[in-house]
Amino acid sequence: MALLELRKVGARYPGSRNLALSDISLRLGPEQLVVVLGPSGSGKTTLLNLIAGFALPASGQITLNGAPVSGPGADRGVVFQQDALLPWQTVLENAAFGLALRGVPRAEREEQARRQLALVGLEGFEHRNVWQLSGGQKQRVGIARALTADPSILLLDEPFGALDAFIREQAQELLLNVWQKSEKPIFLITHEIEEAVFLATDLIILGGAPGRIVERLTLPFGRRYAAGEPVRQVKSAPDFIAAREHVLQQVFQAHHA
Ligand SMILES: Nc1ncnc2c1ncn2[C@@H]1O[C@H](COP(=O)(O)OP(=O)(O)OP(=O)(O)O)[C@@H](O)[C@H]1O
Repeated sequence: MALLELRKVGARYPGSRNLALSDISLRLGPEQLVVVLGPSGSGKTTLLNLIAGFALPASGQITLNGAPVSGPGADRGVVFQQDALLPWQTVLENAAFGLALRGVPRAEREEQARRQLALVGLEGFEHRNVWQLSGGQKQRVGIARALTADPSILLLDEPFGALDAFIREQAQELLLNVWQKSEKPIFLITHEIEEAVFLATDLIILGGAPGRIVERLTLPFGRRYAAGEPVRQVKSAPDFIAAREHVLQQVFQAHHA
């Protein structure tokens, strides 16, 4: 059963004559990690905003657990590129923020938040201030915060875009661990090709104007990492390199579509 389903979705910004996205159909089910890859302007953020309910489609339907998506909701946990943390609150308060908004009592929301902070490797950091964290640690707080509300799916918009190569690779590994342990399906957008090929169980390449799906691939690499294969071994394997080169070609073509 697909948790999230998009049927022939189109998007248009108010006042714009052109579509931003056209004819997007996709499904996200349990145990899937869908990555949307595409050049700048191909509509990745627009697509995520539609799924998050921040904007409504101009055509087509989006359903989550069978119900139409008509606005934002706690059933979708969103992690943004620039951490959207509250700088005057601690790590623990930030992670518990969504539950505080819902009126969950302090002891209960802090217990949930501590559990998710441990999952992202931030045990012991609960009482740090946000300004004392590195970029990678802030993104982990963002992931913990999204998980604390126990959403049906996680949506991530270029979550590691601001991190350097080494930290970025660690963040990718962390995300696969979180995906496996939390058993939450993930929808992630990126323009980084190696990241997309490594993480995705299902890779969707967007291209053209309006943005549309130019290719779909089913990939094994994230699952191989999750099953215990070391990250460098996965990323240097001949089949990984072949997949990466194939995707690179497709993205180049999408640039010119
Ligand atoms: N608020 C807006 N109003 C009007 N048009 C917009 C708005 N936001 C995006 N667009 C247009 O919609 C199209 C898709 O943009 P979008 O930001 O979704 O692409 P993207 O793939 O996420 O790009 P990037 O990788 O640069 O973030 C572009 O043509 C863009 O100019």
